[in-house]
Amino acid sequence: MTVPALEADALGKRFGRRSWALRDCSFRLPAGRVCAVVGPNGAGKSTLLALAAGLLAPTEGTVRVLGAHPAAARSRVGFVDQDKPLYPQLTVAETLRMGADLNPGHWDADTARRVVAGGDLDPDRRIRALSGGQRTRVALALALGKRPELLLLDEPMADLDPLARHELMGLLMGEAAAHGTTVVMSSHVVAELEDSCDHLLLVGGGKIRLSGDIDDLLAAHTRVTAPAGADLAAHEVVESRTTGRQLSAVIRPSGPLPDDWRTTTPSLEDLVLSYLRNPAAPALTPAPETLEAAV
Ligand SMILES: Nc1ncnc2c1ncn2[C@@H]1O[C@H](COP(=O)(O)OP(=O)(O)OP(=O)(O)O)[C@@H](O)[C@H]1O
Repeated sequence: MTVPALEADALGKRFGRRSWALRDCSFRLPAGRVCAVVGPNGAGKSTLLALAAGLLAPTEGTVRVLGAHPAAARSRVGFVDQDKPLYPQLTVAETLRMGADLNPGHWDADTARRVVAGGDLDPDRRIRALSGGQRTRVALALALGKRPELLLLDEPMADLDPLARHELMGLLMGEAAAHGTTVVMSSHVVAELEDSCDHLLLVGGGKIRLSGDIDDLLAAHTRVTAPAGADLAAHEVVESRTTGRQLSAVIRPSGPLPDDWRTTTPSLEDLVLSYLRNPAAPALTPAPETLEAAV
């Protein structure tokens, strides 16, 4: 059995005495996948990524990274934090040299230089003088230059302009495909993830609400248009709305649907939005006994 890139078992993190940022989260992410982590503000996405990066310790449960404790896997993991912490007094060139010094034997100077060069950054410019998007570029260069087996990215594209997003996403996906890197990337722009990600973790209220291969998750759901009053009781209903004489719903069918219902497979964005609009919709995550088989 191959070792999962990331696995959580009953993982929980509490801040202070009462406030659980994450609770009872269990999932497996096979190696080599590109995983989108989505969810509303405050859902627990950054907490999950920080636990995986070993920057936070779980309050309960476990998280394992590349088969090891996060602290033991640190040299094999690249992490770009939402705040992109870098040393403000260093120049761009000095920052890349620091990346080389910190990663002896596995520093990919060409890739790091390519990420920075795409932004036309002066290597002698100090980090403190860079814009937010330019700092993101340097943080991504550091993370990719490390040639990590697992890349954890917390909203990496949030402050990039559309051209830079497109260019860096392409570069990121090219590097990941060339080296078999597992990528876990949180974002609020679901449409942007649709083409690049093959795995989804939807986090809401500190819980995993959807987890699995995106094609499997989409295939498990159907958007139906049916006459108002149609009986959905036999199915798991994510959302349903009646307008005039028509009912529109996203369901997980538990059997054949009537011939007079129109059915389509939802897009990833449609699926995610339907779960976000309906925090009480039933979760779909692999049962614990099937998690082993999924890897
Ligand atoms: N250091 C902390 N101390 C106290 N509470 C925290 C801390 N970090 C996060 N939280 C709380 O944990 C919960 C999850 O926060 P987290 O930052 O993981 O959410 P998120 O999904 O990344 O949100 P966003 O999309 O806004 O970035 C929130 O209620 C937040 O207030």
